[in-house]
Amino acid sequence: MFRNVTDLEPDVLPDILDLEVGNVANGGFCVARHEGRVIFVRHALPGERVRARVTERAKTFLRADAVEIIEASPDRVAPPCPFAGPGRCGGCDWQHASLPAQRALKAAVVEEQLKRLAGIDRTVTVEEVPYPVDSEVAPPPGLGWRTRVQFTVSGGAVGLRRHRSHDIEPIDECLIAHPGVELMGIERKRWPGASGVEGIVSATAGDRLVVLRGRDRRKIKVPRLDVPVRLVRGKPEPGASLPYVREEVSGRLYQVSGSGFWQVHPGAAQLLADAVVDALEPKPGDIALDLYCGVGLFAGVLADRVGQDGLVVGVESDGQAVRDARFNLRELPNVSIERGPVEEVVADLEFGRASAGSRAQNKRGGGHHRGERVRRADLVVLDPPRTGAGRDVVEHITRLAGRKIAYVSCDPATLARDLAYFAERGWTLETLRAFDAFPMTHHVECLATLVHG
Ligand SMILES: C[S@@+](CC[C@H](N)C(=O)[O-])C[C@H]1O[C@@H](n2cnc3c(N)ncnc32)[C@H](O)[C@@H]1O
Repeated sequence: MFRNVTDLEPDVLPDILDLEVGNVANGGFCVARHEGRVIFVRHALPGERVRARVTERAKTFLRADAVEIIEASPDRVAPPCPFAGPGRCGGCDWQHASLPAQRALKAAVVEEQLKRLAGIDRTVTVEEVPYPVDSEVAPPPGLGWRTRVQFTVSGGAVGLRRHRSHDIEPIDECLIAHPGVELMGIERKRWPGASGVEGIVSATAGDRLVVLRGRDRRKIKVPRLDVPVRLVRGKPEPGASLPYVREEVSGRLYQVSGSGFWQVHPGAAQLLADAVVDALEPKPGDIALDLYCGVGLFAGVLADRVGQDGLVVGVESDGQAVRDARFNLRELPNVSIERGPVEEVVADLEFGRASAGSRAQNKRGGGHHRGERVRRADLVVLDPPRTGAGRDVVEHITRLAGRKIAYVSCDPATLARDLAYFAERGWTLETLRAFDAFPMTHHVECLATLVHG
């Protein structure tokens, strides 16, 4: 039953609404209005008329799923995945949009966030991330890219979470999972005792890991998988090391232990590493900072460019990632990896240019130092988690940075917020690139380059 509901409380709005769908917003939905109320609609596209089912009621807005398309957008396609759609798997937001349309939606979101949160007017193009040419089996465009998939397990059966829910969509195949993950057959086995199973494959070296999650991981009954894998049950015994996968970028192998961070799209790490080098234009002798360095991806490619007279300092808080980064870059005397939260480490970081190679120094921790002390890094790359860097870290970076800053971000909202903080300190956006590193989802990776003045 439909009623005019202008004066009613949100909880008495009808469950089914006919809506004209407006612009896309950050988060994988489009905005519609009904009787003066804002409604965030999933499974719709801008310009469509849809019948939508309300899924959530908040005081100032509603959430809804388009369950019937009354007038379809020309960008609409049949979702390739049988588990995508209203109330189903929450992993992919835009299976119903063509790939060019998905990129246009992401570009619109980045443009809108830059404008609204940083006052920056910029036309954004979202670039395709090429699938590596030497991949054994190149899946259809937009599919088969996820080299790390976290499955949820309930009662031994594998699935993926429904959108904003603890409910699980049982699946027997994930179309965005890399073929190497699918080869393991995780979804088609039972995992009694587990609450989750992560399948990880190296796109470049072919290594495979399965990471188990559960209250007592020793009691999980692990099924026989379709291909050999290395198993991670939890923290290693003292003295033992975690199983890892290896990934190759610019001719260097990076070991990533357990569930440690690595770009999930098989083409993303190389593309971003090249893009960061292009953006920063490192020169021999430069001092560069790699903040939130993970296992050392950007530190590695920058170290090759700054040479023996230069220095690269990586900062990372996760102990296992620090161990991996130090191992991965062990042959580079011009790299030092500092362990700790960026917000603490950058507060009192100094760099020593010494005759026998340069060294990072932390005033708190001390360290070897001979020669001139420098408070500035010529170049800074930061690649924070989704929450962004925040005002304090931005302030520290602007005190340390000399020539250029490259900001790699997987969230356009926190990126735009932080760009506004940088602007307050005189650092302006020079270039912005955006990459479709997560096809079929609303997620987008950005690289902003900042210069002073
Ligand atoms: C998006 S990843 C980037 C990793 C690396 N740049 C790469 O591309 O592989 C973010 C990294 O920041 C680390 N991290 C998160 N919060 C941190 C903090 N407050 N201080 C230092 N590192 C942090 C995480 O452990 C993770 O390795």
